[in-house]
Parts: sequence; structure tokens; C-alpha cells
Amino acid sequence: MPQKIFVRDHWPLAQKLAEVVYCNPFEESRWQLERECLGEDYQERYRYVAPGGAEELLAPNLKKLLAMALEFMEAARSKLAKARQVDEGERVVYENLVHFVVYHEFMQKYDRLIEGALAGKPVPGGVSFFYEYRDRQRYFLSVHAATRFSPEQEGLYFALYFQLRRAWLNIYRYLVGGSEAICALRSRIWGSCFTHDMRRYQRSLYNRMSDIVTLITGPSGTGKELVARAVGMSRFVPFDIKTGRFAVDFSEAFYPLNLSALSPTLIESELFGHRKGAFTGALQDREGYFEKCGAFGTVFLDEIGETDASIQVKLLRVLQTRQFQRLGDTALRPFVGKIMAATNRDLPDEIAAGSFREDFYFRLCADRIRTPSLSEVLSGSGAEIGTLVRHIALKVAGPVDAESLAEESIGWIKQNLGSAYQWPGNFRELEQCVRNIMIHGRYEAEDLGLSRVDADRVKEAAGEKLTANQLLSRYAQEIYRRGGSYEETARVLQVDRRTAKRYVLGVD
Ligand SMILES: Nc1ncnc2c1ncn2[C@@H]1O[C@H](COP(=O)(O)OP(=O)(O)OP(=O)(O)O)[C@@H](O)[C@H]1O
Repeated sequence: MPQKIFVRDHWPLAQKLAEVVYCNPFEESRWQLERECLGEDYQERYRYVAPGGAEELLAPNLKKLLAMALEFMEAARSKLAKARQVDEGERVVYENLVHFVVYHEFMQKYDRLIEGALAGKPVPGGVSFFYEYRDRQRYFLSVHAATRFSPEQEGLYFALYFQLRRAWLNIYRYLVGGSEAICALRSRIWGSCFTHDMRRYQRSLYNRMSDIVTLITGPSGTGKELVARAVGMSRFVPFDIKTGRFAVDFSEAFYPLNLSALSPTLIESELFGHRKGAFTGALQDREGYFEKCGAFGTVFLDEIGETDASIQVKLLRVLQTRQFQRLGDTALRPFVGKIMAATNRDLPDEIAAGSFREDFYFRLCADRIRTPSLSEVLSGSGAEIGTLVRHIALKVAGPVDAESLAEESIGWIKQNLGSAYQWPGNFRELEQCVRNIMIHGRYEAEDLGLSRVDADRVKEAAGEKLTANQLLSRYAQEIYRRGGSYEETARVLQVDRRTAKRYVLGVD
């Protein structure tokens, strides 16, 4: 007869706590579970928590949840040691609590490993804490045959914890902000790393994700490359218990290529590699990204919407067959890594216009992430502009003067641009704005007549052969649409309000 190992009073909360392990940490459901576990002890907090092992461990809710889990586990462990047969439901909950506790106990050691790899300075001792981790896990699990892990499982979970921690840090490190739109983006990225079902991921999907292409779309300057890095650097990398090493260094397994900046031959050479003599200048055999990337790496194809038809066909073939040839070579080589792609173009529109292949598009879009425009990010929360500007000021001015620059920038933006300003250059424009304010004390938002969106409109207008007055009117209407008032339009156009209104209403 299977025996229960949890104290009866602990059981309902133990089940909830075990659920926390499998939640997307950026979703409301995770926060709700924490609330249910802690009841009145739960402390509401702002969703944007600066990453940093110690601070996070001390985060009040987590600390209480860990103490609760440990209390339940110690009691269950004593019963487990004496049990003959263990109830399967209880075994599963017990194992999940062990994951919850051991993962958090070793979090700071994983952090040091990650920071070291990113800084190119491996930490002394490296992954030698594997043995400490294993002993701690065994303390809970090896007391009974039903819960004991095999050496392979111990290695697997060591690698999965590492992946969890990388994903968590990468998503926070790269994407700043606490608005609804940014939280939703973080959650979506987490989904791209682990899928929506982390149990299934842990069971079997963790080494089957290479096949899934991730396509990132969104306006220019909204962080598409950041998202790609966050996903690419958070892939599963197995740990070999025999050699005591991870299969690859995650920080060196991301291969970005901007397709709009290179000629088709160069793109091919970079991605596929070439044989000596394949073209003028090919002096030696060379491996391309598809080869270097290996099973745990990621090739990121930026500006995919701007690729030549010939390259689209070749990439489609790689996606279909998972094979490629070096330029000038006939041997077929396997491609075993992951592909990510990004574009600010509307691909269905490009398909309709005949410049993007439909079959290629359908190979790219199994997993899609959309980055929100800055105006979307700012629309939901008044505090968000402050968070973003502080982040930029720290990068631009350094720690001593970050706060003074942030205060100056926030004040200037509020007074001169107001909340209606649409930030057509998105996050990249906000960065320039803060730099301009640091140097000149002001930002010439009018210069955005040069932004890409406007440049596209000018191209369009040239096609329609507008008169100068029609063009002026079109421009004034656009400024009015962004600013929301004749006063604002007048300010941008540097004319009086009546003239601005005349332009907006048509000056022909
Ligand atoms: N949410 C964010 N948090 C922090 N930095 C951001 C965020 N979004 C964008 N950035 C910053 O904005 C700049 C532009 O980002 P990035 O190059 O990733 O944009 P993109 O969408 O790929 O642009 P493009 O389409 O022009 O290539 C970078 O300096 C990046 O650090």
C-alpha cells in the first residue's frame, strides 16, 4: 500500500508550491500562486526587480516560500526514509520542491558562472560546485529508491537549472522596463525558451528545440536584436558528468548576421562557408556560421525581409533539409543548430507585393515574437519613461551622474515633448534624446523628419508626384497626428498656430 509522506496540514500548500516550479515567472499566474501560498504574508511588489543574486534571494516573498518548502521537505524526508512504497502524487510534489529549493540555493553560483562567461573571464573553480549541488540533491532524494536520481538525471537537472537561470537573467539583463507591454514581451521570450508547458519541456523537449525557428517582428529600434540574444543565449546546453563540463560556452554560441548590409555572395560565404578558390579572395577553406554553430548554437538572420530572392531560396532549402553546402563545394553538411530571424517589415505585405516567398515565410513563423513600439510601452504606465531613461542615463553618463542626467532628461521630455509624443524612432530615439540632452541640454525632436518612417513617406510622396503644398500639408497632418494638437504642430513646424492649422487642413 503506497504511503503518504507529507504531513496532512502541509499537503495543500506543498502542492501549490510545487506548481510554482513550472510557472512562467513573468506571468500573472505565478504571482497569484505565490499570493495563495503566502496569504497575508505576501508582499506586493513592483514587477521590475533589478537582477542580482543576493537581492533576489532576499526578496521577501521568495525567502518565505523557500522557508516554507524546506519545512515541508524536512518533515516529508523523515517519513520518506521509513516508507516502503511511496504515493506517486506525493513523490512528484516532493521532487518538485527539491527542484525549487536546490535551484535557489545554487542560484548565486550559477550567476557567477554566467557573469564570468559573459565577461570572457571564467570563474576559478568553474562548475566544481556540481558535486556540492549533487550532494544537496541526494540529501533529499537518495533516502528512498523511489526518489533517487540516476547520475544522468543529476547531470540533466544541473544543466536545466543553468538554463533556467540564464534565461531569467538574460531576459532581465537585456530588456528594461516594468510596463505591461514589456512584461508581456518577457513572458513571450520565456515561452520561446521553454514552451508554455515546462513539464513537457523538462521531459523531452529540452533537446528538440533546434528545429523551431523564431521570428521576431516589430518596428525599428524596439530591441529585436536584444530579444534574439536573450533567446539564443538561453538555450539548453548539456552537462557531461564524466568530463565535468558543459558541451559549449553559451556566450560564444550566438552568431548574428545583418542580411541587409552584405552582398549575396558575402552572405552565402558567412553562412555556408566556402572552399578555397570558390570566388576571388577565397584564399582558404572556411567554415560558415551554419557549421560553427553546432547543436547548441543559434544563427540570427537580422533584416530577413530585405534578402534577395536567391538567398531566400537557399535558406529555405536549409530549413527544409537541415543540410547545406559550402560555396564551391558539393559535399552536403548537416545543419544542427537553431535559426532566429528578425524584420521590421510586414512580411505578409511583402508576400503580396511579390518580394518575399510565401513558402519561406511559413518556414520561419512557427514561433513569433513581436516587439512593441516605444509609444505602446509608455502608454500603459506613467512611471515607465523614468525607468527607461534611468537605464539609458546609467549607460551614457556612468554611475556618478546617472541620476542627475536622468532627472534633467525626464524633466525636459515632460516639458517639451509631453506624453503625446509618439517616439517614431522608438527606444533608439530615446537613447539619442538622452545623449542630446546631456550634450546640448535639449533634443531637436524636429530632426526626426529624417527618421526611417518619414523617409519612407517621402519616397511614397515622390511616387505620387505631389506638389510642394500638398507635401507640406501631408507633413503637417502627420505631425498633427503624432502630437494631437495644433499647438504642438505649430511648435514642431516653428510657425504660428493659425498657419499650422492652415497647413493641416490643406494649403492648396
Ligand atoms: N526594452 C529595451 N530595454 C533596453 N534596451 C532596449 C530596449 N529596446 C531597445 N533597446 C535598445 O535600443 C537600441 C535598438 O535596439 P535593437 O538594435 O535591438 O533594435 P531593432 O529592433 O533590432 O532595430 P532595427 O530594426 O533597426 O535593427 C539598442 O541600443 C537597444 O539596447
